[in-house]
Amino acid sequence: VPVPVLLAARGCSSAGERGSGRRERPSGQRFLQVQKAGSKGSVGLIRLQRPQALNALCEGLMAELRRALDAFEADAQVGAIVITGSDKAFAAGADIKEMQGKSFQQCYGGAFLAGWDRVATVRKPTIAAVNGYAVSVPVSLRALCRVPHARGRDSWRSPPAVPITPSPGAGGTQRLTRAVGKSLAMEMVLTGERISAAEAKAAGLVSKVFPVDKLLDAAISCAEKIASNSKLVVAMAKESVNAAFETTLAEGNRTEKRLFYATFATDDRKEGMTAFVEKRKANFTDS
Ligand SMILES: C/C=C/C(=O)SCCNC(=O)CCNC(=O)[C@H](O)C(C)(C)COP(=O)(O)OP(=O)(O)OC[C@H]1O[C@@H](n2cnc3c(N)ncnc32)[C@H](O)[C@@H]1OP(=O)(O)O
Repeated sequence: VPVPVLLAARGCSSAGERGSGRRERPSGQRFLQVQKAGSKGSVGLIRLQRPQALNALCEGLMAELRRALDAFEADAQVGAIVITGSDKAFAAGADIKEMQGKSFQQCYGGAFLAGWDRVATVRKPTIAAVNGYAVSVPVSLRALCRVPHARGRDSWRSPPAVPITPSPGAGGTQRLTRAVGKSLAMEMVLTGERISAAEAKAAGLVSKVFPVDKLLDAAISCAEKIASNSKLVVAMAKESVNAAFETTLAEGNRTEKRLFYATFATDDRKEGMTAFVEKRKANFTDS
């Protein structure tokens, strides 16, 4: 049963919402619904809810998103995070009405887009359950989530993403790095095209495509599976994926190797390998 998470709220100056009567939810969010999901409450679930603007990313929404991610990052019960949108739109990109009147000085000299990379720096794995439109930045958001899921029949404009298969259950990170190596070829995919979910899947842009009524459950189930592993080793696995993605493959491999050595200092590495050899379920303690 989803458990509401309380967070502080901040306004958004979007013209479309001024006077629209839009109210904060009792939980404090205006543009997000934030809950814990999964049978053990181990999944942080963030739903973008700004339907009148197709979830366009205004500053207020992004501020709420940062706070939600901070809260889940600090929550020891949460092992993975799912971000989703509505039936019509995952998100329609940055808020054009908010950007329209901005000057260079305000953008470059101010804090415009500051902190928008929080979704990339959160250490827990994030899964994007993408439904409907996903334009520009949201697609980057999905890409940064690293485990993109899509619903069928929809389309979006899209830069490349990196689907991965985490395998920290045995205390190692190699399969992650191999998956990233494989995904490098996907960098060739061009942006600006409208493509279907099936095409995105074929191009490796998303890891899986589901019917709309199965999408969120599938994403939560994937997140639960990730969360059932050692949180310590999962964080190392994500760090190694990011290093391989953001640096050269050789440097990424070096980072992965160092982090793999580091797993030998954890109880969970020993438990994971022992459980594998003894053909039993591992009992991770996140230590
Ligand atoms: C650094 C970051 C840069 C970027 O992210 S640049 C990318 C910015 N985003 C875009 O270029 C996409 C803009 N939106 C669209 O092209 C279209 O929308 C869609 C194709 C996504 C959907 O079209 P349709 O189904 O016909 O819906 P609709 O009537 O255009 O939109 C419904 C309401 O949503 C508002 N809206 C949509 N996208 C944005 C946006 N990005 N920023 C602000 N508002 C947006 C509209 O204006 C409208 O509102 P109202 O009903 O009051 O006219």
